[in-house]
Amino acid sequence: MDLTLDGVGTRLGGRWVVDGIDATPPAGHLTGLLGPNGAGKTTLLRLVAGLLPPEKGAVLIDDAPVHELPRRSRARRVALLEQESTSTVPLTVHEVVSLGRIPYRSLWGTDPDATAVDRALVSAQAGHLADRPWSSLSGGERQRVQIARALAQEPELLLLDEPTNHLDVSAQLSLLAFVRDLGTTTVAALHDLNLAAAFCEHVLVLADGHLAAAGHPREVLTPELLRRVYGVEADILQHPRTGRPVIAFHEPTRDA
Ligand SMILES: Nc1ncnc2c1ncn2[C@@H]1O[C@H](COP(=O)(O)OP(=O)(O)OP(=O)(O)O)[C@@H](O)[C@H]1O
Repeated sequence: MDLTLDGVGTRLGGRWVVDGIDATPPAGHLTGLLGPNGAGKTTLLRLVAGLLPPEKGAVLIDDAPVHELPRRSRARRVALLEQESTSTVPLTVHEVVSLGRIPYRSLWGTDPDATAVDRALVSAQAGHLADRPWSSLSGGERQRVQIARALAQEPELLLLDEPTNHLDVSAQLSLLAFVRDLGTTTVAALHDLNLAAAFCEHVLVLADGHLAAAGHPREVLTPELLRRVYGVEADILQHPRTGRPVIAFHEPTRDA
């Protein structure tokens, strides 16, 4: 599956919050979408998911504009895990994950793949939660179940908005390793630059709606880029085991 962002942009509240992004996240790999608060990450994910029509440019999946795909076929191909999830739905976890199967259901509401929900729950390490009421879950458990719902959709393109939110360090590492090894084209908005450096094959850095940099974390996450985009000072070290960049933030040196 080839994903191309071709000069895509949109205004919200009269302002260009995503403005002319050109990018080609590598097929079958995990791409990190980085950038400060308000840079446009969530808006760009919604554009890529086809939920927001672009005011300029297009997002192409195998050369077809995603926002022009029929809704059902788009829902089979693209899964978006959004940041906020409501806490009040009176559903069990199994029922929440079953929502991911709606695009596959027949006219009579039957699922051609009866085991897809259970497989997705097990893959996301949420099988033990299947019978729990959704409203009773912790933030981290909910995040896992949302991942399971997205996996149940069996998408070619997986879009995750801050998927490590609410997760403890062990759960963060296992989730990103899992997503990286899925072999599905995935774009994940991430705030933790060290996690992005450790797990992403490619990163896109947004600043004020524009693409500030794109490439392998080793090429992109430089002290200059971090200063320019985030206004922070850092040294870049090398991970002793993986060779990946490790960002050591520090306070700016004060002038005497
Ligand atoms: N419905 C809206 N109307 C007007 N402005 C909006 C709307 N939604 C988002 N914005 C603005 O668009 C800009 C980009 O928002 P977006 O949520 O895409 O950023 P983000 O990079 O995901 O931020 P964060 O890291 O804080 O989640 C922000 O300035 C935000 O205030």
